[in-house]
Amino acid sequence: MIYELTQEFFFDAAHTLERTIETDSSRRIHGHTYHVLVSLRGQPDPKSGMLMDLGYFRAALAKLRDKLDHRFLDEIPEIGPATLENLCAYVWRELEGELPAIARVTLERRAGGDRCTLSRD
Ligand SMILES: Nc1nc2c(c(=O)[nH]1)N=C([C@H](O)[C@H](O)COP(=O)(O)OP(=O)(O)OP(=O)(O)O)CN2
Ligand SMILES: [Zn+2]
Repeated sequence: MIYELTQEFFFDAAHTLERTIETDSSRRIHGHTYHVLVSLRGQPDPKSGMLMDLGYFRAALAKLRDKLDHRFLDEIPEIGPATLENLCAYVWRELEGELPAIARVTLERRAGGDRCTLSRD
């Protein structure tokens, strides 16, 4: 049996996107509310009973949120084109140092019903 511990946060950000459909509206600067779910996987420490203290987990996510909330994502070159797929990869890269048990990252734009998940295994 394995445990999965999940935290969620959201951020609001703007971007543009080059596409071959709906080109004009995508090229215009527009914004989305993104919900980010991050899961850690593993076994709890027998003494603490925790996979990771949620205090440390939340602190790592808060630092990342500061880099994304109310930003123009086109100005963050490490993301590349600001798609859900690239944002999942960016979030993973940003967190894996502090959260080595990271196992799944999901980005959602709930207003449009869009969701993308990156997972290990
Ligand atoms: N595979 C992907 N396709 C698209 C992505 C993506 O991240 N991955 N992103 C977009 C754009 O961000 C686009 O702005 C979303 O377009 P759309 O679905 O038409 O939604 P709207 O912006 O019109 O409406 P919301 O309710 O704000 O989502 C396109 N394709
Ligand atoms: Zn968009």
